[in-house]
Amino acid sequence: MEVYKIRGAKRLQGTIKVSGAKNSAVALIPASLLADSPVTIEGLPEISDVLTLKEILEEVGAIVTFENGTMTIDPTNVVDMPLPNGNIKKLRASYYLMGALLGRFKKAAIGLPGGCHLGPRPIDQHIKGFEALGAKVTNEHGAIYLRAEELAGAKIYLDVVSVGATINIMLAAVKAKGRTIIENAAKEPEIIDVATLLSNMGAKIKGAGTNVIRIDGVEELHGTKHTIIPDRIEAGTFMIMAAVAGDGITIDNVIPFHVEALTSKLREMGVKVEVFEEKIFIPKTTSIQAVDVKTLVYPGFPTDLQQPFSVLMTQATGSSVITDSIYSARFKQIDELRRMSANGRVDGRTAVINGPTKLEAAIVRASDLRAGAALVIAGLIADGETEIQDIYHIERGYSSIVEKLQGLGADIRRVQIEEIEVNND
Ligand SMILES: CC(=O)N[C@H]1[C@@H](OP(=O)(O)OP(=O)(O)OC[C@H]2O[C@@H](n3ccc(=O)[nH]c3=O)[C@H](O)[C@@H]2O)O[C@H](CO)[C@@H](O)[C@@H]1O
Ligand SMILES: C=C(OP(=O)(O)O)C(=O)O
Repeated sequence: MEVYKIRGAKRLQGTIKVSGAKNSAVALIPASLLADSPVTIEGLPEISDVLTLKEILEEVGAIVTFENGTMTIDPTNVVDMPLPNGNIKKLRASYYLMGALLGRFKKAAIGLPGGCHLGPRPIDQHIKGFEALGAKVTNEHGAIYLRAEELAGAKIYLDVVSVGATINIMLAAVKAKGRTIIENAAKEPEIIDVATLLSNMGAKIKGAGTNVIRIDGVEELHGTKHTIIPDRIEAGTFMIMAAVAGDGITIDNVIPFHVEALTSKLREMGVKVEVFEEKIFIPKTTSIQAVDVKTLVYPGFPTDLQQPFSVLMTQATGSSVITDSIYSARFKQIDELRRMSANGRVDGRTAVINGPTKLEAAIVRASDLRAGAALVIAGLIADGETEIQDIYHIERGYSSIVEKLQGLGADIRRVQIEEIEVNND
C-alpha cells in the first residue's frame, strides 16, 4: 500500500502554486459531452477524479487527450451507454453524467455516485430538477434511470441549496425547449465557471453566481476552449498550512475574493494575510487565538476547509468550536488528530478543540479527502515521523501534493509499504 511519510516540525518557506479547481473540473469535463465538436479545457488538476472522468468519457465513446493539464474532448461519437457501476462509484461528481447525458440524449442510466462519506448525501434535488424538466426517473438496483420524450424548461425551486443539483439542472436544461429558472440556486464560483464554459459553447445562461439562474434552451452547442478557475479549497488548505508551518509562504494562482471567508477568520485569529491580485502571502505567524467557525454555503466558510482548519485550532490559544451546518458526519479527522495528541472532541455537528497542543507523530488514516489534507498539515507540524494511510482519498483532490510541499522544504515522501494482514482467529 502507498502511504505518505512526513518528518514534521520543519519550518516551510517559498512559493506554492494552486492547481485548477477540482469541483469545476469534475463538472466541466461532463459538460463537454453536450457539444457537437471538440472542447478544450486548460489548467485541469492532475487528480484521480479527473483521470477517472477521462476514462468514463472514453467508455462512452469520447476521444480524449490529456497532457500538461490540457484536456481535449471530442464528444462527436459518444453513445448513450448505461453506466450503472465501475468507475462511476469512484467519485461523487459522476452524478454530472446524469445531467449531461440526459441533456444530450434525453436518457441516461448512471450508478449512484461515490465520493467522501460525510453523512447522508442524497440527490433528491437533482432528481426533482430532472423530473421538472420532463424526465421520468427511477432507481433500479442502485442506478438512476432517466428517460424523457422531450425536455422542456421549468421553474425549479431547490429546497436545499446544492452545488451539484444547481450544476446538474443547468446541464440538463441548456438544450431543453424554452426557459428554465432555478431558484434558491447555489452561488459557488465553480457554478459560474461551468456556466461560462456552457455559454461559450452557445448556451444562454443568466444569473450564475446568484440565487436565481435563468436558462433559455438552445438546439445546438459547439466546441470551445476554456481555462478553469484556480482551486479555492486547495488555496485555502495551503493558507492554513502556511499559518501553522510557514516562515513566509506565497500562495500563487489564487482568486483572493474566493477565499475571503477564510482570510477573515485567519485574521481574526491573529494570522497576517497579505493579499495581492493573484497571490496571497502569509508571513510567519507568532501567536494564534482560538475562534469559532460555522460552515455555510458560499460565500460562507466552506465545509471543505473545515477539516484542515481544525488543525489550526489545535495550535490556537483557547477553546475553538467548529459547527458543520452542511454535513452531519464530517469530523473523522478529529479521532486521528487525537492519536497525534490533539485535544478535541466531537458532539454531533460540533467539534470543540482546545489548544495549543504540541502534536506528536503517529500512524493515521485519511478517512476522506479533506480529513487527509488535515492530516498532512498535522504531520508537517508534528514531532517525529507521521505515516498517513489511504492516501488515495487525498489524491482525488490534490494535484502533486508531495512535490508541491517538497518545494517548500517539507520532508514528505510517498512510499510503498507492506500491508500487514490482521488475523482475527
Ligand atoms: C463534486 C463537488 O462539487 N463536491 C462539492 C459539492 O458537493 P455536493 O454537490 O454533493 O454538495 P451539495 O451542495 O449538493 O450538498 C449540500 C447539502 O445539501 C444536501 N443535499 C444535496 C443535494 C440534494 O439533492 N439533496 C440534499 O439534501 C447535502 O446532503 C448537503 O447537506 O458541494 C459541497 C458543499 O459545498 C462540497 O463539500 C463538495 O466538495
Ligand atoms: C467533499 C468533497 O468532494 P466530493 O464531493 O467529490 O466527495 C471535497 O472536495 O471536499
